[in-house]
Amino acid sequence: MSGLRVQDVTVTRGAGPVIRDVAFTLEPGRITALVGPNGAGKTSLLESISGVVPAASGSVSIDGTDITKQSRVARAKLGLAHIEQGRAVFPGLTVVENLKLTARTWPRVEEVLALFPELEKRRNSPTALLSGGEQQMVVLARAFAARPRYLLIDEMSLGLAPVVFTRLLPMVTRFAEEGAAILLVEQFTHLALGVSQDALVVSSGRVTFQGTAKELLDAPETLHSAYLGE
Ligand SMILES: Nc1ncnc2c1ncn2[C@@H]1O[C@H](COP(=O)(O)OP(=O)(O)OP(=O)(O)O)[C@@H](O)[C@H]1O
Repeated sequence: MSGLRVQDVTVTRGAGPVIRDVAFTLEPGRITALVGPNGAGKTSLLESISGVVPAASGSVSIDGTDITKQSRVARAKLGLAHIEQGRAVFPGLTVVENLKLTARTWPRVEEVLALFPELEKRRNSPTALLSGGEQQMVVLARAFAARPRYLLIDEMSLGLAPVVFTRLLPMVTRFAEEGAAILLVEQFTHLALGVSQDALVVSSGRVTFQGTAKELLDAPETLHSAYLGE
């Protein structure tokens, strides 16, 4: 029973629910794009899966194990990682030192560096000296180094030019090909859908579309309302 399963999850923040009865499954080797207008609840949904905020009701399970009440650390031990919005590097540490923080073994550091040739070249530079795009690569590489089986990525492109972000996407694809299940929240919706197999649209906390990424790309009206939250 492999997969990360979200069942009827509701998340309450401030005045009321910001996620309502959301259900879907992430499967190994597949990327799911999570799309929706600002304030739809995308970040809150990711946070409830990784344990940053509790679910008010519903459940989340990893490979059949209920993790709804488990700590973030326990969830991480089961193979879940969450790249949070605006997540930063440790600027005083070199690229290699940043990766060693999450990699369990030395060979894993080298394997991940092989995926990121730009970082390999700067391996002994303090990350503070890297460009914004390269620093975001370090954030991504650090998550890969832990070898998570389930990876939640929130707005990896924040502060990056689309052209820089476009270079990060093949690395996400490659990681999925290694068997990870990925949930991708991204402001550049078309780029995200282009690398995803599955798509989920949320609006005002509810799922309004669930299907393949291709189905969503081929339905301009649904995609348009996904942006506007109609
Ligand atoms: N810490 C918080 N306390 C109270 N309300 C919050 C908190 N964080 C988010 N919210 C509210 O929850 C709702 C969903 O916000 P969330 O950030 O999850 O949406 P989002 O789809 O990720 O938005 P964006 O695309 O703008 O990042 C919004 O109405 C927001 O104001």
